[in-house]
Amino acid sequence: MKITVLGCGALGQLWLAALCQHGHQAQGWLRVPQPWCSVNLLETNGTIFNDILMANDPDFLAQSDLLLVTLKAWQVSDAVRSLAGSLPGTTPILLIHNGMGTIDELRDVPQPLLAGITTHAARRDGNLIVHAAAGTTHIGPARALSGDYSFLADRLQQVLPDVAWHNNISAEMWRKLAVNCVINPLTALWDCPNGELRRHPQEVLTLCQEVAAVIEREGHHTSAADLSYYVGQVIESTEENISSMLQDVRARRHTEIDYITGYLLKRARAHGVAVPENARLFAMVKQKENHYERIGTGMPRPW
Ligand SMILES: NC(=O)C1=CN([C@@H]2O[C@H](COP(=O)(O)OP(=O)(O)OC[C@H]3O[C@@H](n4cnc5c(N)ncnc54)[C@H](OP(=O)(O)O)[C@@H]3O)[C@@H](O)[C@H]2O)C=CC1
Ligand SMILES: CC(C)(CO)C(=O)C(=O)O
Repeated sequence: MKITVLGCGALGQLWLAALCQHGHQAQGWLRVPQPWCSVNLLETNGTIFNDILMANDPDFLAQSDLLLVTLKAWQVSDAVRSLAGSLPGTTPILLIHNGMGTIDELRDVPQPLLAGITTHAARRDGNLIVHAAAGTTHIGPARALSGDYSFLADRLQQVLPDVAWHNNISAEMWRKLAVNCVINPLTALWDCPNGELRRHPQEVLTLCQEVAAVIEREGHHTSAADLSYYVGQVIESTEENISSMLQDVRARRHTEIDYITGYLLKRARAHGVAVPENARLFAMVKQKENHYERIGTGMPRPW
């Protein structure tokens, strides 16, 4: 297949390396106008993939069989919109990111839109991307599609296993959103690894109760007990992780809070469900983020 990967950071390079190693033609798409992108990946088994790939080629884009989007949630809609006009109308676009809300933002994009979430873990270490843990990528239709795109899960399974197809990906996305609503803001505010949250079961349960109420109103069966059990498992299995939000806060980068807790608050408001603890965490993370973004841009502080 011919695949353009939009966003050549940690996940993007992981996919680019795997696609090349499995005989696919792949190019990267970068924010900067540059005809090449370097891929430097340390695999989980210690092997290194190191190559320079083609990037930003509009002809390749126009012939692509898939646009794989591995951007942060807040980067997705502008970037996808700017490429959609040059992509064939039948080429599927697969969005893999944390958080929700981008599908609503891209409702007028004509291509078949697929959503994905992943439990692979990759992080940047200088110029190297370290594939820290293998995982599963769940993909499915982001909205009603005219064709059947489940063959993509089979193709991608050969490239970077595991890949699972879900006719109803929304249930999986909400479960992942629940995990991110709990772990990401708490670790970002308390400046701690994920495992530290084991010591705060009541806070985890309170957040899960609120998230479960919203998920139920979205039409998916769940409960606070189920969610807090699931979140507890993720806390255990990622105990030494520094969550992506804490990494962003430490590096003074824009976080994905608007698409994680922010999306939950939006849906809670639409259903008339109160989510005070999530609202409190949202306000605190935004305050932190605004603080360093104001300093970064030299804007005056609010006081
Ligand atoms: N890494 C992981 O292990 C996991 C990540 N995720 C999620 O996947 C998503 C991607 O994460 P990750 O790969 O870590 O993020 P990164 O920040 O490493 O990668 C995003 C890349 O996109 C680039 N970029 C930004 N804007 C544009 C644009 N307009 N056009 C082209 N490229 C652009 C960035 O470049 P620059 O930095 O120069 O702006 C960066 O290289 C996030 O939602 C994350 O939460 C989910 C599970 C695991
Ligand atoms: C699952 C979790 C919380 C792992 O750290 C994650 O998705 C993140 O850090 O964004």
